[in-house]
Amino acid sequence: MGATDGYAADEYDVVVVGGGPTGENLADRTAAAGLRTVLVEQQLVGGECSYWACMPSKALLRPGAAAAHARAVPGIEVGDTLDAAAVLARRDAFADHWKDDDQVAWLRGAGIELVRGHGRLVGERTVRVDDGRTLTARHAVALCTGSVPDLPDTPGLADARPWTNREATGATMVPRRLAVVGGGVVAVEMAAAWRSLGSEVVLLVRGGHLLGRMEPFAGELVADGLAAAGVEIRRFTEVVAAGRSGKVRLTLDDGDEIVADEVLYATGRRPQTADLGLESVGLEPGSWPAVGEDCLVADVPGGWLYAAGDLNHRALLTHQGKYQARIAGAAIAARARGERPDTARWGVHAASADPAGPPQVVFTDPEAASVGLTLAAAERAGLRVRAVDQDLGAVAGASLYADGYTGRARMVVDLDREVVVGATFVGPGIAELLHAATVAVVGEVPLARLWHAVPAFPTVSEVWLRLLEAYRDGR
Ligand SMILES: Cc1cc2nc3c(=O)[nH]c(=O)nc-3n(C[C@H](O)[C@H](O)[C@H](O)COP(=O)(O)OP(=O)(O)OC[C@H]3O[C@@H](n4cnc5c(N)ncnc54)[C@H](O)[C@@H]3O)c2cc1C
Ligand SMILES: NC(=O)c1ccc[n+]([C@@H]2O[C@H](COP(=O)([O-])OP(=O)(O)OC[C@H]3O[C@@H](n4cnc5c(N)ncnc54)[C@H](O)[C@@H]3O)[C@@H](O)[C@H]2O)c1
Repeated sequence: MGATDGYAADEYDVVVVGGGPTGENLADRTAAAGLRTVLVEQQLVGGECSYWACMPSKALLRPGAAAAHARAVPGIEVGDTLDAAAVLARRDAFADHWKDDDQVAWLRGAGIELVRGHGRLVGERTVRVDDGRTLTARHAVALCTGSVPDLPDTPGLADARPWTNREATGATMVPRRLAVVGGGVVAVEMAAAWRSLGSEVVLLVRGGHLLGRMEPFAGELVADGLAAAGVEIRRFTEVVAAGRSGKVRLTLDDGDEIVADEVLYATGRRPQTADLGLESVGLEPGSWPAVGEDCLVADVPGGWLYAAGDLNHRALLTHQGKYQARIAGAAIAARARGERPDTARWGVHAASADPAGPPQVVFTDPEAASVGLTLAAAERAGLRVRAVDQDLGAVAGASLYADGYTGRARMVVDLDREVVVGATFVGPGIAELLHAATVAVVGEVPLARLWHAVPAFPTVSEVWLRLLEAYRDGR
């Protein structure tokens, strides 16, 4: 590339490394602010979310949930099995057939230059790409390289050729028997999806609970749903050895052996920073870079290095990565203009919604959704709180939604300020309830005013009224 408008060749205002949802959005914000921006991506623009995580996993989950909800309403004939080929074909479409042409066209339209290759920091404001180019940034380098699966060092695991999220979201055949190791979000979602497509699924959980970051009742109701769908759940179980001789063989700590066609390891994530040149700026390779509220890396002086998205470990969620991208992009633009960013809590350059508790939906049947703090987290934070619980199935909208509707809602109230600091809903089709709770938590809406937010009758949202009544009546 030749020099343009006073820039040397390969000189930009902002260099973004990693083109997942976070990197794309950050680049969009800096380009929109008039900063010359280049994005370095080693694989597909759109990142894990578009091709091997959010989108294909939700495409795999939706048909099973839709069928289950239809079965719960008398008068609708729904067969016992899904058309797996049709579900997988729809999944392929949602993953854009693993091609990023549309996203590349979008980048071009947003005025962002794309460099394909693996980028590494080689010093201050400098990124070398493995195609030989050295990109320099006048203002900022933003690392948005995401996370990769974190597998344990179980003997024989490599020989077992375990699935990670990539195979679990991209498989082209339905395994007859699937073992899933883990008790987090990927484990429960993928267990639900493949069970709905006909696999026999056994879920191997190290501890006693599923979905450990949510209220305990969320994990219990999701476990009930999985068990009702036919998933075998084995708790307090560790895999101590693995291997494959045709089939996968897993030895458990109680001596039992599990034989399966495939095994999915859903045991968490580690940062994609092992080969990112962090050592060139004094950071530890393979670490999660610590950042401030504007995603500026704390331990690198000069105010030029940012880390956003999964990589900074604040919240491993696409929407929070995109939020951080908007915040960091605005902070970069402010510093480039010589302004001091506003990083006070809820300031325009502070990702305050991360520590407040990000919204999250687990797309199992029942769904589990939460925002803000759990009761335990609020107590740990030193707040004087009260939890108010309600049976979701008792709301008219829920009983219309499905016969035998089972669900639960919890609101955690800060008693000193009389605001909601956390909310959790578990039940069929509750995902869309969550944003109202997010507005209440982030807006710190006083309960006295929430009384005037009247939920329409007969919707599942009427649970808000029940929660407020129960709080008022001390129940
Ligand atoms: C199975 C599964 C389902 C999920 N479902 C949801 C969901 O429903 N909702 C939700 O909010 N979140 C979900 N998540 C989490 C979500 O996928 C991540 O939070 C999100 O992808 C993070 O975005 P990111 O841009 O930070 O990183 P990534 O999406 O990981 O993107 C990072 C990009 O950087 C590139 N890269 C890495 N290193 C380099 C380098 N050195 N040079 C150049 N490029 C590089 C990678 O190729 C990649 O394209 C799910 C995760 C999994 C595993
Ligand atoms: N719908 C969504 O929003 C969605 C869906 C999928 C993933 N995600 C995000 O992706 C991230 C990764 O998800 P995840 O489920 O991989 O991680 P996680 O951290 O949510 O869960 C990991 C699970 O694996 C268990 N585990 C860890 N090491 C183990 C071992 N050696 N043996 C057995 N069990 C072990 C943990 O106890 C935990 O239950 C999460 O932070 C999540 O927020 C979000």
